[in-house]
Amino acid sequence: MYVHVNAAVSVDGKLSSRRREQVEISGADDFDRVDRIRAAADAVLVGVGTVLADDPHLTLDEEDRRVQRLRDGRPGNPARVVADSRARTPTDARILDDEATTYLLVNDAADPDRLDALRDAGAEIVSAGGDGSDGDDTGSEDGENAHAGRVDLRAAFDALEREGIERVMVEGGGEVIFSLFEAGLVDELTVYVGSLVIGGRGAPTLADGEGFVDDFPELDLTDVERLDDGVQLSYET
Ligand SMILES: NC(=O)c1ccc[n+]([C@@H]2O[C@H](COP(=O)([O-])OP(=O)(O)OC[C@H]3O[C@@H](n4cnc5c(N)ncnc54)[C@H](OP(=O)(O)O)[C@@H]3O)[C@@H](O)[C@H]2O)c1
Ligand SMILES: Nc1nc(=O)c(N)c(NC[C@H](O)[C@H](O)[C@H](O)COP(=O)(O)O)[nH]1
Repeated sequence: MYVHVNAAVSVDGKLSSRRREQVEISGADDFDRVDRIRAAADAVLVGVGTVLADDPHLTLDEEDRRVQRLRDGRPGNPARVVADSRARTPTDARILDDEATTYLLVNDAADPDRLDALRDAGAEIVSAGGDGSDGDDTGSEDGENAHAGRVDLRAAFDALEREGIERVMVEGGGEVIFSLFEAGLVDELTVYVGSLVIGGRGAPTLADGEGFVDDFPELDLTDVERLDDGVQLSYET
């Protein structure tokens, strides 16, 4: 699986405000670049935190790109994938409409009734990861067991590859991006730095989770480009 992480941050590295409401950091050219990356991908992945905060749609804006994908024998829109251990995605979420296939990555802790309701709402359920009974399953609160009970992303990607998905674009948020770096699953990172300060010790950043204390993943800077009123940085791992 080729994993391309893309996100937009403020100069101080924030993905959005401490209220976790969507902040438009990108300008028109950067959003067009995002659309191009989506069009090249087989799937677009976010965490359930982003679904709950932004209710994103994650489809292509540019009709020409959709038509070109169809000409190439690919679905018009890339599939949508949500890392959602306990199936918290609302059944009326925009990503569950029929404009693209949507996979929910869950683990054994997910309530079967919720899974049935989400299947009825159009989701494809992919189970990957234990129920956290071997550790705390509250996620990020308890640093030591922060990942117990969350989706096993490597196992989930193996399952998605069996569905024919070979290239995934990850749009965030900070919890999922950290887990991908921690699991050594990131191949490419592009970051748009908008010329604004968001601030806030509780605001989400590019990579949250517990954070590294050593063995920091090092990246190769491959390109720097002015875009809109900000800068776009490109890295390879
Ligand atoms: N500026 C940008 O480019 C951009 C992009 C995306 C999002 N955002 C902003 O970022 C914020 C959301 O970010 P976020 O960090 O709170 O949420 P997130 O990363 O989108 O989702 C985190 C949630 O995903 C679930 N998850 C399942 N498996 C996981 C795993 N292996 N590792 C990590 N998480 C896993 C966890 O919930 P469960 O335990 O319930 O599964 C976790 O709480 C919003 O404010 C949004 O507006 C900004
Ligand atoms: N590249 C980028 N620049 C931004 O300024 C910003 N706020 C996001 N945020 C990413 C997040 O994942 C959003 O929820 C989706 O970008 C919404 O996607 P739709 O337009 O609904 O398809 N992404």
